[in-house]
Amino acid sequence: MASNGDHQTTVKPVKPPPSPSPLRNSKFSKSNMRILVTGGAGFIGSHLVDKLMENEKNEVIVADNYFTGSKDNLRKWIGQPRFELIRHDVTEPLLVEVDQIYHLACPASPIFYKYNPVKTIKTNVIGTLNMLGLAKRVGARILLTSTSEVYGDPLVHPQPESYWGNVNPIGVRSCYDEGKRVAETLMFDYHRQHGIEIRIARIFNTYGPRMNIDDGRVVSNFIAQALRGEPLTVQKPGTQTRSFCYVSDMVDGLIRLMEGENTGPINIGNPGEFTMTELAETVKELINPGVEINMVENTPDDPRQRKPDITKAKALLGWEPKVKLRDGLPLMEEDFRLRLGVSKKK
Ligand SMILES: NC(=O)c1ccc[n+]([C@@H]2O[C@H](COP(=O)([O-])OP(=O)(O)OC[C@H]3O[C@@H](n4cnc5c(N)ncnc54)[C@H](O)[C@@H]3O)[C@@H](O)[C@H]2O)c1
Ligand SMILES: O=C(O)[C@H]1O[C@H](OP(=O)(O)OP(=O)(O)OC[C@H]2O[C@@H](n3ccc(=O)[nH]c3=O)[C@H](O)[C@@H]2O)[C@H](O)[C@@H](O)[C@@H]1O
Repeated sequence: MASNGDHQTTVKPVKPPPSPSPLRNSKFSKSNMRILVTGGAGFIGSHLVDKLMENEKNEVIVADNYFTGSKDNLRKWIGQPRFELIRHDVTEPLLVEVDQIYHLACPASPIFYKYNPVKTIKTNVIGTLNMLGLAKRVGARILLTSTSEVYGDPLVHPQPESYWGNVNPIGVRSCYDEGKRVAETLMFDYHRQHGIEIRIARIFNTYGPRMNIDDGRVVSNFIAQALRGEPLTVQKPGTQTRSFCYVSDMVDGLIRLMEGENTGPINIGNPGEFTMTELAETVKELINPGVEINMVENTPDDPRQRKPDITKAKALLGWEPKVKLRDGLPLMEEDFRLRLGVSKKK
């Protein structure tokens, strides 16, 4: 069985898109586009904001509750007339007049999304409902950052968008993966019922500068451990795989999806697949050959293999990742060295 769903790239809405709110035209400056980024103080969000702000025709509003994000990630834009930062929790309604919404708000690292699972579900479900309600009121196009976790512990490899997944509905990861599945459902229901213009990206493991140092995700853990001279903690069995995408490639893919004509869902990720033991060995070789690698206990429901099929992203967005893991890791190392105050031995 290769997959079990129809490709949902150009679903026809029942109604035409709602007409834009007249307030949307009152911009702070002579910009063409006012863009809301929820979760814009986080890792991917802040890189997306950097890219959007490079275009002088854009105004950007970030709404974030700073649960896992930080104002520090946006410090170069604070005070810039085309930029606004709002402390806001997406589980509450938000009234702003915008043309596009990149909806990223949601803790992404398993240790953070499992910390308060009920809040994670609320963020995915009520937060997405609120942003869809906003999109409907102002006639904005909305992009959801969904996840490869909608495929759960996949029985199809690599994962095409047509695969419906293998998800435990009552497990400790369900607040996140089932939450994102409901968020995708809401997106398509608003699209079909109200004509909202939607885009869904299924993001696969992304890494790069500005990840929280104690974020708990594997690449940030291994780099921080290597720089601190601590053993790299490979969770058992170590043969589980992930495919790692550098953040600049991810941002490029998200913007292409938003600007293109396809609703998605579209996988955005780097198909280069590594076991966690291979990743630990690569980090050790590149950053600190003296460091040990320790096997430690894993957490429940950890997916055993993950690799995106990016045929659709290539064909429909003209997108494919450019940065290889061995080139991306040193860029992240540089950022972590600065933040940890560990200089490179000459
Ligand atoms: N990084 C990845 O590998 C990856 C993979 C798949 C999907 N994603 C998705 O991409 C998005 C961004 O991920 P990231 O890696 O940048 O994570 P992150 O934790 O760095 O960023 C998430 C941001 O959302 C904010 N946030 C969380 N709950 C909120 C709420 N209720 N209201 C307002 N803001 C809230 C956080 O403070 C943070 O700034 C998430 O939706 C995540 O599910 C990321
Ligand atoms: O890309 C995705 O779709 C999802 O991927 C990640 O979830 P996960 O792959 O479990 O991320 P990590 O916590 O980085 O774990 C990756 C692998 O590394 C292993 N790991 C983690 C941490 C560590 O110190 N050592 C270690 O071996 C884990 O057991 C797991 O097999 C993200 O954190 C989710 O937000 C995202 O939605």
